[in-house]
Amino acid sequence: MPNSNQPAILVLQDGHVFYGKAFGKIGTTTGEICFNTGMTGYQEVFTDPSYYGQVLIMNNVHVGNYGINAEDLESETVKIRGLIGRNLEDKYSRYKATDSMDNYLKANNIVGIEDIDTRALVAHIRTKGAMNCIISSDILDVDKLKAQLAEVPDMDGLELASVVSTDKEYELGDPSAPLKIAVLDFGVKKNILTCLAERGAHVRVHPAKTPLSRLKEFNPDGYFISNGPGDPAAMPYAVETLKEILEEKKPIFGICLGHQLLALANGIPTFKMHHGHRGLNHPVKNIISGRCEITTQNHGFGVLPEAVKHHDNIEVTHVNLNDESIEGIRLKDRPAFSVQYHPESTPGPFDSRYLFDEFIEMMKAN
Ligand SMILES: NC(=O)CC[C@H](N)C(=O)O
Repeated sequence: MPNSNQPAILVLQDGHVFYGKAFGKIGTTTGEICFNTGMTGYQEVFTDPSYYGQVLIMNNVHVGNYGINAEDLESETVKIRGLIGRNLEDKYSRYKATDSMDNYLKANNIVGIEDIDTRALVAHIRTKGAMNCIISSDILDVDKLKAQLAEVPDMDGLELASVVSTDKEYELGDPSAPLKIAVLDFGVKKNILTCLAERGAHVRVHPAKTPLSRLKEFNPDGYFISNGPGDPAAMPYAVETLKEILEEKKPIFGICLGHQLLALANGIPTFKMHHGHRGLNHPVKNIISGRCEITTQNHGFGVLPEAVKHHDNIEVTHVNLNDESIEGIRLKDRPAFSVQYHPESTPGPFDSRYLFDEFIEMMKAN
């Protein structure tokens, strides 16, 4: 049963306080606040390792009404630090559902708060920008919460990918497949691996800090650089490995954090966005084909547009139609490309799955 009458408090780093009701685990949690505008796919979002360290606002007015099941997972556990909503539902209806969202959050030790005016809160974050927050349903003292919040480190400069990465190698796909892909796991979503393996590749997933020498032992036909949490600029170890991988001149495909790392490996700086892009309906133009794709997005950092546009060995392949931010790049002198958004969707549209096909074709041709 939900803690429907238990009060809870949300305090923002800029001092704003919102009062609501407890949901999920009774307790206190902190992290960088962010919002996702998607109407569905909350379980995939909760378990996306890219959200590690973040307290998530789901904009949709009702969240949880189709329950939880065992398949809709992008990793084995919930990765968000906390959940904020208007109506977080403990009652649910779906033939595939096995439990309520309330029980799922409790089982994953996730503190939530509902009955929040999420329209006002998101409008505030869109105006003031990303910041830290604290949610509590057991310390109902604003001054104590503000003192605790002041100790929370900013997301800028945080290396979190190695925290969520696998601690040992594992494989998937057909071991006799003609193509082999070495994945650097910085918080990879399960469906990315599925999208690679189901296209006839044998995939070996490596921990974040695996050196090129070990990656080469798999004798891969291509390298996949994964999505993941934290600040890309706080990952010099990954940038150095990617620079060495680039010298192999084998196909490279990067998604989200992988896109940011590919940019950094080519001397292009990243920057912290005002409030990020997180949702399922972001329009992106494929400059090569001229087509518009509706994309799934989840990022709070970006690559510096001016640096990309003036780089003599990089071509912009995709651009965001809302704010003209860089959404895709490719190198001119070797088979390496990346996108800022999530072509594997889960959740979201399937418009961009062709990118996985392009990666497979690139390896076949190389
Ligand atoms: N989904 C991701 O890979 C996120 C990349 C990076 N942590 C960001 O927030 O921009």
